[in-house]
Amino acid sequence: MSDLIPPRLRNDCFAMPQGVTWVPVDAALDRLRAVLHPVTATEDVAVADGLGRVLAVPVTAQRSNPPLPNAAVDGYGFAHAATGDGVQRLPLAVGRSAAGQPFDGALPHGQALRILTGAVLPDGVDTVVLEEDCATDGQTVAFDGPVRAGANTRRAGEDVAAGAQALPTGRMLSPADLALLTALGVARVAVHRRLRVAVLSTGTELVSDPTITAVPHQIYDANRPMLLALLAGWGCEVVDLGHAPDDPAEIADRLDAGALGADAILTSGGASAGDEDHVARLLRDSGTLSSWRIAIKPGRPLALAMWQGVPVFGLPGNPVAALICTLVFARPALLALSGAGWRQPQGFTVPAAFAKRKKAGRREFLRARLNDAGAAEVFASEGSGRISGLSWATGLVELPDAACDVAQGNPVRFIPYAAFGLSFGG
Ligand SMILES: Nc1nc2c(c(=O)[nH]1)N[C@H]1C(S)=C(S)[C@@H](COP(=O)(O)OP(=O)(O)OC[C@H]3O[C@@H](n4cnc5c(N)ncnc54)[C@H](O)[C@@H]3O)O[C@H]1N2
Ligand code: MOO
Repeated sequence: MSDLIPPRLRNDCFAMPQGVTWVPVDAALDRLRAVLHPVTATEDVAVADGLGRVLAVPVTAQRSNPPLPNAAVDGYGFAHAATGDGVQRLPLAVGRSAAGQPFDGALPHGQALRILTGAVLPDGVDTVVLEEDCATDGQTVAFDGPVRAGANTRRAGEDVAAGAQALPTGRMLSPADLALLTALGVARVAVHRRLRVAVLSTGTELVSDPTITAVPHQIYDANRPMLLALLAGWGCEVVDLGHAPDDPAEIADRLDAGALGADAILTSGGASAGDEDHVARLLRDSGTLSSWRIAIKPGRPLALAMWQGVPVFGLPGNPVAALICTLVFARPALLALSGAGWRQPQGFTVPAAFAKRKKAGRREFLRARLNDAGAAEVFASEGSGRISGLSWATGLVELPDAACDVAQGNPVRFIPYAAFGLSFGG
């Protein structure tokens, strides 16, 4: 039946406006992915300054973690072979082994040594018994046998051995990675240089300075602080291109400036088809527009293009669409440019705490948060100008391109903001 419907009218079956080609989200993502290459410049940074930086070469452990066998608890150490079943009573050697203050020499067979957590096991000690499980008079130590050979000890290199690969190329360093590299004796790492991303707001109605009183027909530029903060949080160097009125020459000038100094440009507004929607027209006429009408809600007039070889994300002006399109399209693209590799956010399946019927043909992202029962609630309105819903939400529910009829309790995919690298909110 559908083969009998002319392609132009098939959109109708998807309840999408006719007369344009609607690019499915996955196709637009594939197009983006195909044209993006990581920035090649690298630099050397101290590990302590490496948070969020992307490794340009794999890192090898310079020493083992732990470097020597050591005690995992405070207690008494001895040779396991000198112990057996039943109550064990071992003479206590003079001295002790503490972290940073190793015991000098080897422990005679059959004796026990006071040993503290993190202390190196001297020769003659391969097993440690917890101090709470011992009785001592200062001369001998008594405990119940049998004790497992090697109990309460850590083997040299049991975590990572010297010479092993600690982290691969493309790894975006986390606080835990800084701990790992430092423990492994790595002081400096080669990383990709930070991405420079420019942000431009367009729209004659916008007032960019919040200290200026806006007249009633004006609105404050809400997108620019949001996008600049988001990018800074992702570890990008931000280039603030300010705000341009709906004037194609001025917008083109700003895009030129952005292309000179940035690896990618995010614009908002003017992406649709109205008389004053110059961004989409400029990108089509003077840039290389790869996708414009995308089968997504919100954000269908998203323009993905190149301007003088620099990728441009022509985001819709509505703040909700601007943010969601940045998370869905710009985030994986910027990761690819940064050297971290193309990555999609990790969502998980939760029961819906809402009901919704959705037609086929476009992907929908709903502002959502989890309730105490772990089910996804969605914001009361889907209006794309309802910024309060972005603040209210702690993530997005992603509904597939196909038609779906979500009832309370049905499984839906929830993507927490954190999976998009947003570290605040909620
Ligand atoms: N004939 C059509 N009209 C519209 C379509 C369409 O497909 N055909 N799509 C609608 C959808 S969906 C969206 S989203 C908007 C997006 O259009 P634009 O990208 O051209 O955005 P503008 O018209 O410039 O602005 C939309 C809206 O957002 C406000 N805005 C813009 N910039 C900011 C900012 N920096 N901070 C806060 N708010 C901003 C602007 O004032 C408008 O209210 O188009 C629909 N129309
Ligand atoms: O889809 Mo628009 O992007 O509603 O806001």
